Amino acid sequence: MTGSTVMALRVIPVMIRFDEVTKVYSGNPRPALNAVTLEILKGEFVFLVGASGSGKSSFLRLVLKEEKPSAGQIHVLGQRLGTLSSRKVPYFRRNIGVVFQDFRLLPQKNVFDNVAFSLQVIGKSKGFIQEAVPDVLKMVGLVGKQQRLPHELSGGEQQRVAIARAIVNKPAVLLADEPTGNLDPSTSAGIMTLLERINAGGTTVIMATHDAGIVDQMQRRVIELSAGNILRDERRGGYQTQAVPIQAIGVEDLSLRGADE
Ligand SMILES: Nc1ncnc2c1ncn2[C@@H]1O[C@H](COP(=O)(O)OP(=O)(O)OP(=O)(O)O)[C@@H](O)[C@H]1O
Repeated sequence: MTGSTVMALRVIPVMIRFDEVTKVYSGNPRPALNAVTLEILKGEFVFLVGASGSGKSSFLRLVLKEEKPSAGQIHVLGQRLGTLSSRKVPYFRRNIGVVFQDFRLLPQKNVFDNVAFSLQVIGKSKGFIQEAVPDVLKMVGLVGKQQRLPHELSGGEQQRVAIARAIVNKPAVLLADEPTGNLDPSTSAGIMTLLERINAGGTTVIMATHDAGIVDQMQRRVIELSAGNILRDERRGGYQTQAVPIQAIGVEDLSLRGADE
């Protein structure tokens, strides 16, 4: 077998697989996700787009096993989540970093301790923490700010701390739920450069966003959800969503659409 044949046969591992996944919340008859089937491969950078209420956060929560699907199977990092006992969920989550729009830092802890805390809770040694935290703070561009409290930082710097905390344990997957939602365009661009760098290091990144400019500029895989359905899944796409916010569609509108189709 030649070297090129070996290259051709190399299979990229699947990090996340949804098979016909439906999520219905109690008290809400409309599915947040409706028979969604997809695969996300190691090293991909994926934008999840769609109108408010289309199911983006539900997708991310299902990946983390914060929610259970009402039907269908979810595999993350080779594990079938349906058979993962609740005892094993904290270990499973060590492989997944998460970043939110509102940063969610511990307000009384400084930058170093915010990042160190996530390693302390999983039992890492003091020596490991003393090395790993400065390394990751350097990576995210926060050298010299270790002693600051969150309120002494700009929004962009707070998000860098949150990203440092999410990646310090070198997760295979990074989930980001509107990470630039509270930031101005130039600060957002800096955060995206950082997320690209993390992705280039091999981490699979999945980012829910309403930021059309970022999606258009990066031209990465785009999965568009509409009322819990996959409307579009493009290898290299832009934002270009035509979706109407769910709240803006009245019952009459829905029945009219049904009649037209
Ligand atoms: N805990 C819950 N209980 C009941 N319904 C919920 C719950 N969480 C979400 N939903 C509903 O599920 C649907 C999808 O919500 P989801 O938060 O996943 O959308 P989203 O695309 O992330 O929206 P946004 O862009 O506003 O964050 C919506 O109709 C929402 O009202």
